[in-house]
Amino acid sequence: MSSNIAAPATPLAPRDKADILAQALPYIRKYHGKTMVIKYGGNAMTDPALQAAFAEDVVMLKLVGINPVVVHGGGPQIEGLLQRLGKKGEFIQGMRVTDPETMEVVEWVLAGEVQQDIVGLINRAGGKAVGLTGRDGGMIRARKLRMLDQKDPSVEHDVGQVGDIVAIDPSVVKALQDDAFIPVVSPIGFGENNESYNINADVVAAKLATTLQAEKLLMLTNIPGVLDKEGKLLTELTMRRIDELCQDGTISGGMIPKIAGALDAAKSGVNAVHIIDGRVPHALLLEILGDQPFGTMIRSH
Ligand SMILES: Nc1ncnc2c1ncn2[C@@H]1O[C@H](COP(=O)(O)OP(=O)(O)O)[C@@H](O)[C@H]1O
Ligand SMILES: CC(=O)N[C@@H](CCC(=O)OP(=O)(O)O)C(=O)O
Repeated sequence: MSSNIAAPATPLAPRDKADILAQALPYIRKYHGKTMVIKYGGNAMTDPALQAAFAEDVVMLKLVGINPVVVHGGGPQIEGLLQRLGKKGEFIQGMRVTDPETMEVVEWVLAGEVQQDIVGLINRAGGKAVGLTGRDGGMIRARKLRMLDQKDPSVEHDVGQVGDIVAIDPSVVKALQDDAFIPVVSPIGFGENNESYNINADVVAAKLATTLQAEKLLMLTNIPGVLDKEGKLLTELTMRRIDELCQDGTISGGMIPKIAGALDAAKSGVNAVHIIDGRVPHALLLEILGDQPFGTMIRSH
């Protein structure tokens, strides 16, 4: 869609630039020193101009004293490589069924490719990004996920090496933050026997935001937010409404782990949780500096 492509910014007159910066001051003051966890979804990272705008936003946040932590996805990118290898991806309730061969592909694509692309983009925009997986610093301990059917909990699905987070040790992220680095985390965990686990990136972002007691969790995706049955954007969601939307099937697929993670984070003390459209140029700054509702805000009750 052409409207989603970042257009080159029109140069502003110095007075307008000064006005804009002055108007940003209250927000910068409010969020200075606070942590923001940003989930960068695989579907939102397809256009190079948008990727560059995303990286600029992240660097801007860091330079004004906010601590961004990026957790990235890469579902479509994993799917692309699986297809080239002649394998077909299968999802159950938003989770990729992960056999040992798929796990190798997941690690290769996420840690080897997507993470390093994002690190490169942020560095090119003037930041100092460091890529990590959940293995680094013993950050994400996991075990095999026992997935119960959403509608009939007496049915259990075997999704292979999909991880359920046991514990997050945020010390490596904190050390990097204190040293002016921007952590970029791939959603891969390790188990008791050093086995790897594929964890949905939304789940990692939500848990990390909770552990760090982040001020905000921003989930960038490829849709304006959570939509109702008629396709209308829901600007605010409560726990009860989320339950209803999941039960009647309005929320499905990749939105299931996203909304579940968002709700968990909101209930566990993350001040503001938003699902926003990553296809809009500078979506991050729009949400953080904007007065208008943007995307869907998840409430804790
Ligand atoms: N009620 C809903 N509102 C919005 N999106 C929904 C809803 N139910 C299912 N979805 C799907 O969830 C997708 C977002 O999840 P996902 O594809 O995993 O994105 P990401 O890669 O950003 O994590 C949307 O593109 C949409 O197809
Ligand atoms: C268990 C599980 O489903 N893991 C995801 C990890 C990547 C991810 O979450 O990517 P997005 O954020 O782009 O969807 C997967 O294999 O696709």
